[in-house]
Amino acid sequence: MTLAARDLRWEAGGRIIVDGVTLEAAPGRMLGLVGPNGSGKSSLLRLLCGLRKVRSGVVSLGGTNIGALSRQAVARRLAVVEQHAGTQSQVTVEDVVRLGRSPHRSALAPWSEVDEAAVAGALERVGLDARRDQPWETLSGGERQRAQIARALAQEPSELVLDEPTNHLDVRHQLDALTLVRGLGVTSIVALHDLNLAALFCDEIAVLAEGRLVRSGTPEAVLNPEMIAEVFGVCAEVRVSALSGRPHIEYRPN
Ligand SMILES: Nc1ncnc2c1ncn2[C@@H]1O[C@H](COP(=O)(O)OP(=O)(O)OP(=O)(O)O)[C@@H](O)[C@H]1O
Repeated sequence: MTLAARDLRWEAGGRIIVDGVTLEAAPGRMLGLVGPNGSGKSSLLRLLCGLRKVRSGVVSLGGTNIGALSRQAVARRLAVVEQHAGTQSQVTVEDVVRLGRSPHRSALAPWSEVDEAAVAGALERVGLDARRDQPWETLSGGERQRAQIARALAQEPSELVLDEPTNHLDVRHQLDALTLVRGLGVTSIVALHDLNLAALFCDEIAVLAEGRLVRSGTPEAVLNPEMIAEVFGVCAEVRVSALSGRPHIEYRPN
């Protein structure tokens, strides 16, 4: 067991936002989280990372209740790429990626070759090695997204949670980012809006609607016209792609 949730509930603004969700990310696999706007994906991911306290239910990381682990213990194995990650101004790309090393370093430890190699490797993997000295505020939206992914990679996590990591990315970088995450062989939970990307990359897909888990299973089992009509209110056809062998969805405009 790596990252798992049992009967999670969370309320905000007098409303139940996450309503009795139970799910488990299989070791080394990619679990996609899909659902309409406002269905609770980001809220659920924040609970899974220990960034929010659950109202009831349990999140466990490596078999231990995440609430019983220190922030550093969590960060040594779990990295998060949030949807709107803010950062201080007047920092460079490299400064942001170096933050990924924090959980592995004690307060007085000097910056080591291992730290340097992790940062350099992460920057290279997202194609930002030539931009390491560029000021953060001058980056494009897509470059910021890739820098945040590099920060998470520098953390060398065994579990990775990403909230809409393809947001702002062009099609090539969308494919590159998800190929990269898949290729890491770590356990990942990824919120995605694009069902075709979820079909291409995810081993399993969990579908949220109004805070509830309404379907879960392989892309083939979950991504069908009935689910898309029921959950997203959209008429769709699903075929097996001749290019990828994965389900491919075509939508009919309402
Ligand atoms: N702190 C909060 N206080 C009040 N309501 C909140 C709070 N956080 C989230 N919500 C509400 O919870 C619902 C779920 O939000 P969440 O961001 O988790 O959805 P989402 O599925 O990630 O949406 P999107 O696809 O639009 O990013 C929304 O209706 C949102 O307004």
